[in-house]
Amino acid sequence: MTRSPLLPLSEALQRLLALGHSTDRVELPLREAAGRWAASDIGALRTQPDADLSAMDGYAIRFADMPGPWRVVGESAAGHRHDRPVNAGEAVRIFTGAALPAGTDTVLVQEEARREGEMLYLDGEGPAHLARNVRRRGLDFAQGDILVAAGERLTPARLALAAVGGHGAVPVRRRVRVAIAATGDELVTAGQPIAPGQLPESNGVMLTALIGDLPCHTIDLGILPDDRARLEEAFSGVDADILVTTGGASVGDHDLVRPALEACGGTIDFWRIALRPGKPMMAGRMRDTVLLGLPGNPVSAFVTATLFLRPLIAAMSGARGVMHRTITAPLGEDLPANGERTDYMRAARIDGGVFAAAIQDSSMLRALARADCLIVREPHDPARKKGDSLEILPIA
Ligand SMILES: Nc1nc2c(c(=O)[nH]1)N[C@H]1C(S)=C(S)[C@@H](COP(=O)(O)OP(=O)(O)OC[C@H]3O[C@@H](n4cnc5c(N)ncnc54)[C@H](O)[C@@H]3O)O[C@H]1N2
Ligand code: MOO
Repeated sequence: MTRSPLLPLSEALQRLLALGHSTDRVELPLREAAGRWAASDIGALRTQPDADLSAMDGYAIRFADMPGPWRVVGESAAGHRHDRPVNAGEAVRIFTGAALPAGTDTVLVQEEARREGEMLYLDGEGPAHLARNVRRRGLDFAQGDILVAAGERLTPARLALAAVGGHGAVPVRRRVRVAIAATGDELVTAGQPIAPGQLPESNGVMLTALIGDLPCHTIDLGILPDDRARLEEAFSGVDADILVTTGGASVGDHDLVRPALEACGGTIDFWRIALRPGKPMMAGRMRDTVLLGLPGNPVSAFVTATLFLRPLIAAMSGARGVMHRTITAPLGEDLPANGERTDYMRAARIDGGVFAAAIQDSSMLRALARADCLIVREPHDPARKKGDSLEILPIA
């Protein structure tokens, strides 16, 4: 069997993303849109604030009248403006968020004012300049401004911004449908009675949780046996944007996922990438469905889903930047040189230093569960010393 060179990670991600398409555009009420990505620019339908407002409780005055005294001629509260013009020597009692009456330009805070009946006297230094304690019309944004750009995530603050901008609903992409199938004759549904030689299924459980914060629906295809006909039957009935399989991706006699996908009309775009763990990952397309075949080893499935499945779901949901974010941290111990694949080593941050798990075997879930980050080692990264700054990907 001839071997093609392993595909570098960045190229693999680019090719995977190119296999996907954005899901359809839908409008969602603001309260249902958290965590989605804006499907188009969201512009301001109004100016905020729409008038000069008081930033403090006190008195609206003309700065030119300083240092007073003033005659108080009315009151302006948020939602209840004083709508008669104010003349020289006059003031209006005003509260935070209320509109400045016409003729006034500055707010004297009540801590620096003394009231005697309808008369008002300065009792302190007073406003230092014109427009003190005033929020000018348009301070936050003006009608027509872009508030959230297409492809930006709808964070709580951006949803609030869209609300103040005049929107009750926002354009997003419909949820990505992700079908997840575990493959392997040895697998048994978690919690079910188990015989020697069998293994509780864990990848489906883990992947469902791993993408649980993304705007997707998971479709659980359960456990499929190592049987071409049964795999083909299951794959041909899939109605999803992404079909994720785990297991059966390698070169063994029971690795039947690829031929079964091909028999269902799927085409494989790439197989085997320069990644440890996760080398035998495959990607392709079957009609409108992106195929992502993850390796069966649980840690390999976790790493490939983190590096590929999550960005794919985000991209199909309309996200602009989908690369996971690494940070740097000092090593807590020496590390040997890396080999030819990019390595994501299970590690933990302890007392400010990063320590790799002693055994980096891709079957070991306990080591993964104890890790709070993955140390990223580029291909042929030289030996590193304790204290060296390395790139890490936080995972917890
Ligand atoms: N001769 C070679 N052998 C292997 C190679 C290779 O290049 N040449 N690659 C190795 C690497 S790297 C990996 S990773 C594995 C991946 O193989 P598969 O994707 O075919 O996975 P399986 O053989 O089906 O399973 C591997 C391992 O994981 C367990 N498993 C599978 N699915 C689940 C699940 N849903 N929940 C829990 N555990 C699961 C399975 O029982 C096996 O123990 O291949 C190497 N071999
Ligand atoms: O790449 Mo495999 O995923 O080393 O274990």
